[in-house]
This record gives sequence, structure tokens and C-alpha cells, in this order.
Amino acid sequence: MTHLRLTATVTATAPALRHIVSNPPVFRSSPAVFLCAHRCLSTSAPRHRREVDIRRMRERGWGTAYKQRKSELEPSSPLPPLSPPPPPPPPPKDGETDSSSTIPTSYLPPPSNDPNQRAVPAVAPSASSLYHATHIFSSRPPKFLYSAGRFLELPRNPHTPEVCLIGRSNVGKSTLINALAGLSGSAARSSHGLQARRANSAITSRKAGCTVTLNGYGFGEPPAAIGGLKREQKQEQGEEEQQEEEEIEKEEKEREGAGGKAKTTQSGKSRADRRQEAKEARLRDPPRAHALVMVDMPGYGLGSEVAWGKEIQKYLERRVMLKGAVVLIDSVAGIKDLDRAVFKSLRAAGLKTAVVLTKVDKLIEGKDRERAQGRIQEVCLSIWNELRRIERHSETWTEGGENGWENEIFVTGAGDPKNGGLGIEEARWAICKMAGLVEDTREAVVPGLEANPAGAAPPKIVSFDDIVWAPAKPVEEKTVVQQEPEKITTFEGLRRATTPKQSGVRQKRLKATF
Ligand SMILES: Nc1nc2c(ncn2[C@@H]2O[C@H](COP(=O)(O)OP(=O)(O)OP(=O)(O)O)[C@@H](O)[C@H]2O)c(=O)[nH]1
Ligand SMILES: [Mg+2]
Repeated sequence: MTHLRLTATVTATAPALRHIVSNPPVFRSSPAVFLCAHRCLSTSAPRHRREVDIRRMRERGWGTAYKQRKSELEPSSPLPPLSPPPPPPPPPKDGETDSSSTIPTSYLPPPSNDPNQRAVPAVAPSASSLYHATHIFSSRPPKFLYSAGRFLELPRNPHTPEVCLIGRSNVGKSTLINALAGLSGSAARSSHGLQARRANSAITSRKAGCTVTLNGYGFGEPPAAIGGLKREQKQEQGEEEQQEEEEIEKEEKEREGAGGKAKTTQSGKSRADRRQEAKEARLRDPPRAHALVMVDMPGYGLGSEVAWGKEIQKYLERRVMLKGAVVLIDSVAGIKDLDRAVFKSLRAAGLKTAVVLTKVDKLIEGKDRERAQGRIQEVCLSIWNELRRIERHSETWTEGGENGWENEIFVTGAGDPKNGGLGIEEARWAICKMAGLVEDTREAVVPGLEANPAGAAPPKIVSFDDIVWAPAKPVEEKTVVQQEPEKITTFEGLRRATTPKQSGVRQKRLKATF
């Protein structure tokens, strides 16, 4: 009786549940609802658990929240369309200030001639590419694929791009995986035990050394051309293969009957043998089921083991579909010796590398925006300095190189209980870009130079014949008189003034043509 009632409840609510699960950003404000919906849909969850979940969701008024959202979004489709991108979140009301929203989520190195040498906030990716990346991560719940203690225990992956998260123990790798999957701050960080495994989430812990194996998680739908073939297409493909095999068998029988030998290749195998091998390989490797595989690694440092390091090294060097590594650095602790060693390993493996700062919410908490940003910029600068130093010993692992390191550093607060989700959309985008799933369509902008200053009229385009040429100006000689040196009041200022560049007592005559 209970079973029947439960089945009926789940069936009746399934479209709504699926809608909630496929729209995590929309339901981010109600993480409990999202988690419960996620668990209810998971067939592996025990019956009593699902019933409790549904009851809890009702208590939390999920029905009202769902109905409101449903009327705002497209009612018939379980997934929102890919374009146009969703509207940006509404601006905060007067008096309601959210410090995290004002912190830029990615930084670029300063130009070499910048005297301040401060990290420069990067231009945000386009709304549609951000949306595309979010769609890959949250169009359906993640799937826990494997847990391998050794490199040789890893299942084969001949087709799906893989990106791994690597960092010191307790830096927040597993929490970031959960946040990428759409869990809000507190749900992402308090994902423990069997319950987390059942919900296909990564297990997190306050204790260092929680993750001890390489754990793979599948995200998103596979592209239709590779893994997501429709049933008719698959049937057609199967029929063609069968026909071909039959023809080969027939040919060989005829040859054998005529006293000839079966046609063999240089390796001594007949075409039929090779075809058989290929068929077996196809059966061994299931078709592509995801757009992307994320691998959560055991952390290095506190609570780690030497053997893990060896297996990770093998993984970085030999995994065929590994498209890149995301190195996580704790924004409070900054870069450490072990991180430097890992950058060197990535250089040796010739692997594309990106850096993500974690736990930025801790920096923001209780500090004003300027101070928090100053600290973030400091950490970014120390990371770039380190990367540039390590890069000197390689010709290929270079700044911005195809198999080098990304100079854009992303900042996140994946486990922030208050403002969970800080920088997560951008981190998703960076990972998808690494895996070749989205493109960077941003134009390179020189910091400090706006492409089109606000209020300026766009330039008028005229034909070549209509161009009115200005009369040539006579070349004039200009005397540039340098300003009087400023008054030195500090010891630091005195030291600077003694350098030949800034002494500034001589007048220079410069000949300039305009
Ligand atoms: N405040 C805050 N805490 C975080 C954040 N990310 C992770 N944490 C906390 O940091 C601790 C470690 O997080 P994990 O995700 O388990 O770290 P890990 O890197 O997977 O650790 P290992 O598996 O031991 O290597 C947990 O207590 C999290 O709650 C964050 O963005 N903000
Ligand atoms: Mg972990």
C-alpha cells in the first residue's frame, strides 16, 4: 500500500521534480528543495527515504515555489532553451548590499609597465557562453562514475574530455565539484557519507585527507554526433556493420574453397580478425554518455600518502582524454611549496593548467571590499610570479600556450554558507573552455582603455571616396620640460629618487613629429 502510494506520488510529481533538478540556478535559493528533488528522482534511493523527502519538500512549500517559477519559465519543456540566455539577476535594492557580488570573479596579470603591479579584473565571458557552460553542468544531475585507487584501475575513457581538480588536502576540491553540479554553498560543503554517494555528490569533510581515490563524475549530455545517437541511427549503423561482416565472411569462404589463403595484413591478422577485434573493443567501451568527466583527486599535504602522488603523476602523464588540470589554491593560505611542486609536475606532463582560488568568502567576511580585493590580488600576483619562474624551464608549457598555463585566475567561494555560488558560473565556463566545449569569444581589452567610452557616439563609416583628408601639419619642434622632482619626505622616496630614471633634474629636448 505504502509502495503504491509512493509510486503514485513520485509519478505525479516527476515532471515537477525533473524541472527542479534541471534548473538548479533558479532553485539555488532553496537548496533543500533541490537536494530532495534530486534524491527523489534517484531510483537507488530507498523507498522510505524518498517518502520522507517528498514530505519535507511539501513542508517547505516547494509546490508554491515551483508553480511560481514554472509560470516564469517555459511551461512545457523540462529544460530552458539554450538561447536567448536567461536575464541577469535583478540588481540589489537600496540598502541591501552583498559584498560578494561586487568582487570580480577573475583576474589577469597587470601589464609589465604598470607601476602598481596589481592584478586586473578580467572581462566577464559573454552571457550566452556562461549559460552554455552552466547548461552542461546542470542540465541533468551529475553521475558518480568510478573510484580508483590506482591508475591501472581507472576505467578506459576513449572519447569523453576529462578535467581534473588538484590541490592541497582540505583546499575545497570536493566542495567545488558539488557546487559545479549546482548545489548551494551549505549543501555543497556538508555532503557526507553514504547519503552523498547515493546522490552522486562528492564527499566532503572538515578533516584533511577525506578523498583517497581518483573519483570520476560525469556531467551533461553527450553531443549527439558521438554518443547521443538516436535509436534509428544506431539501428541503421548496426545493420550496415552486420552486412559488411557477412560480405567479408562470404569472400573468405569462397577463397578458402578455391584453395587460396585468407587475405592477411602485415601484422598477420586477417581483415575479419581485425573487424572482430574492433567489435570487441566497441563492446568493451560503452558509448559516450556525458559531455564532460570531472575527476576529484586526493589532496597532497596533510593526511596524504606518497603512493597517491605516484598514481596522480601517472594519471597526469598518461590519461589520454585528460584535457587539463585545475589547480585549487586556498585564498587565505596562499601558494605553498607543495603547490610549486605540482606546477612543476604539470609542466613535466605538458598539461594545460588553470588556477582557481577557493574559500574567497573567508577573505570577504568581516572585511571591506577593498581589503578583500587587495588580498586576492596579492595572492594572484604571487601565483603568476611562481608560474613565470617555473615556465622558464619549458618551451611548451608557457603562459597562454596551447599546452601551457592560463593566466586568468578564477576566484570562488563554493562552500560559502551565505553567498554560495560566488564565481561558480565563471569556473564552470573556464573548465568547459579547457575541455573544448565552449569558446572564448571575448575581445582582448587593454586594461584602462575602454573600447567605446560611455556616451561616445559610434564612429561613422564612410566610403573611401568620401574621406576628407586633413591638410598636412608643418613639422614643429617641441620642447618637453620635465616637472620639478617632488619633495622627498621619506627614506623610501629618497632611495627611489637616486635611481637615474627618476632623478629628473636634467631637462630633455625631444624632437616630436605629429
Ligand atoms: N568557507 C568555505 N569553506 C569551504 C569552501 N570550500 C570548502 N570549504 C570547507 O573546507 C573543508 C574541506 O573541503 P573539501 O571539499 O572536503 O576539501 P578537499 O580538497 O576535497 O579535501 P581532501 O579530500 O581532504 O583532499 C570543508 O569543511 C568545507 O566545508 C569555501 O568555498 N568556503
Ligand atoms: Mg575531497
